[in-house]
Amino acid sequence: GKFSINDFEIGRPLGKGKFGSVYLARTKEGQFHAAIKVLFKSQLISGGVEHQLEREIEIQSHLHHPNIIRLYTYFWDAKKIYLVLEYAPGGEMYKQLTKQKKFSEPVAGKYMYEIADALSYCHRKNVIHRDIKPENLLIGANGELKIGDFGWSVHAPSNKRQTMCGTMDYLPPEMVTRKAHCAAVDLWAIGVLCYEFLVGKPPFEHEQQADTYAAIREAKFTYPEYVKRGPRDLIGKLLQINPEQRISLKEVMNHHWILAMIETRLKAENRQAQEKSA
Ligand SMILES: COc1cccc(-c2nc(Nc3cc(C)[nH]n3)cc3ccccc23)c1
Repeated sequence: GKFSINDFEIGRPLGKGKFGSVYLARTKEGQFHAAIKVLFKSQLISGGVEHQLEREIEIQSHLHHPNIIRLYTYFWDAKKIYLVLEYAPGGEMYKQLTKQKKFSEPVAGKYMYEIADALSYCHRKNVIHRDIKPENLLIGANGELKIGDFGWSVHAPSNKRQTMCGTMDYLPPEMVTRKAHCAAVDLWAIGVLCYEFLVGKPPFEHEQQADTYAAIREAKFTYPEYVKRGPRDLIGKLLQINPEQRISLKEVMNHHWILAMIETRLKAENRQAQEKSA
């Protein structure tokens, strides 16, 4: 039957989100872990985001993919709404990125493969995420990337007003110039994400927002000299001003650099496994 808050033992708070807190939780009888996001109805209403939450629940509860955080169920009481979400023990991607400054090419390449696979699944279900950035990504038990927040996702196509509630670093030209946009916005965002994974900051970051805006519109950015040809080729094919010219998610997953990085990691993992069993 339907879960209610009484079926769970609420554990430690994991952290604060925009509209509420996230707690580690466990079902009373089993050892099943979950992450419970508690949202205050009053804050949702004053934030005018109750419809966005309804959309997030509708979308995320129907997405079943190893690189997307599952929304198992939800329930509410007089004051709060509880989302019972899959628990990713590795925590937030952006904390890892901040701690490590930047990721190695094999790590960045593997994350890019995983997010392209997850978004390819979303796009096949006509869902565009629209808010891909390290803050919305989590890390699973085996170090795999998990898309954790569908707060800004919509059913394509859309030209919904995007009230800038955070950084505009990840917005593509068609969104900053308020043109109609489609699934290709997620392609641009993973181009920005790949750059940030490898460099430690996004490509269009500037002191003044007007400079960021101009750099995005012209797709104007430079690479530090240590970024090699492979990732430059992939990033360059994603950060195309014209959405039609961006390569597809399938082409990302088959890109020679991505495949080489996955090969590299598989070999390293096999070597470790052999050393352990030797
Ligand atoms: C702002 O810091 C926040 C906020 C919300 C969650 C975390 C957090 N989350 C998760 N896992 C999650 C979260 C969800 C929805 N599923 N799995 C794990 C962590 C581990 C250490 C610290 C923090 C963690 C942080």
